[in-house]
Amino acid sequence: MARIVFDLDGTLIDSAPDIHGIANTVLAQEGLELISLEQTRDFIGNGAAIFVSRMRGARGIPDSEQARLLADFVARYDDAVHLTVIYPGVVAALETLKAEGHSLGICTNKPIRPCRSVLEHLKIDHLFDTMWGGDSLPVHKPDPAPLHAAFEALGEGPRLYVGDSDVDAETGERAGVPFLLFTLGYRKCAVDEMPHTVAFDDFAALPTLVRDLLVEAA
Ligand SMILES: O=C(O)COP(=O)(O)O
Ligand SMILES: [Mg+2]
Repeated sequence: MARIVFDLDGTLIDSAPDIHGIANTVLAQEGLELISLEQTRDFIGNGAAIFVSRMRGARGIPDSEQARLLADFVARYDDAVHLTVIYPGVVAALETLKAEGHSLGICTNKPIRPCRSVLEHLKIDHLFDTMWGGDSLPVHKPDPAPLHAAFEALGEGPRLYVGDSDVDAETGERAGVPFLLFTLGYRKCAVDEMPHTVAFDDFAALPTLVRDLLVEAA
């Protein structure tokens, strides 16, 4: 049986509306113009600190404000769950993979507390045997260390990594792990510019893709 690790934002869940909400609460408090949902999606993928620094960049806020604004953003993040939705077919695919005996984990650049709180709110936290956030280790993706840690926590078996972004593609490549690219997330690059083993746009296809990859690897 395999160990399958998933990215979170833009892969299992569409969380951009909640992140958009807290970003704009922070900006509104500063008396600044708000950012769009599209900008928000663009800024997600490298963790909370890079998100806030990209948001500052869009509004010309100096570096000296980073720590204060990041603290404000992160303080609001745990409760930013109400606008987030699970992508279609995700729950059924995860349940099928579990029923087939695979172990599942999360490796996200989202800080671990909001990661846990959104998965609990959506009632899918019980499907995962391990979770690694952007602040679980001193380094985060595309450094492969948290992905390696997630696989290690899952024990033995072939490894597969599922994600939506160039950061995930690089992480999978650096970890030497087959990478399954979900193409409808927050991707910034063309699919063929991103290293991947297989691409998919419908979670209903995932259990079959996993079966095929495991047969090929055997
Ligand atoms: O950038 C983030 O905070 C999270 O992004 P990820 O779940 O796609 O790693
Ligand atoms: Mg992602």
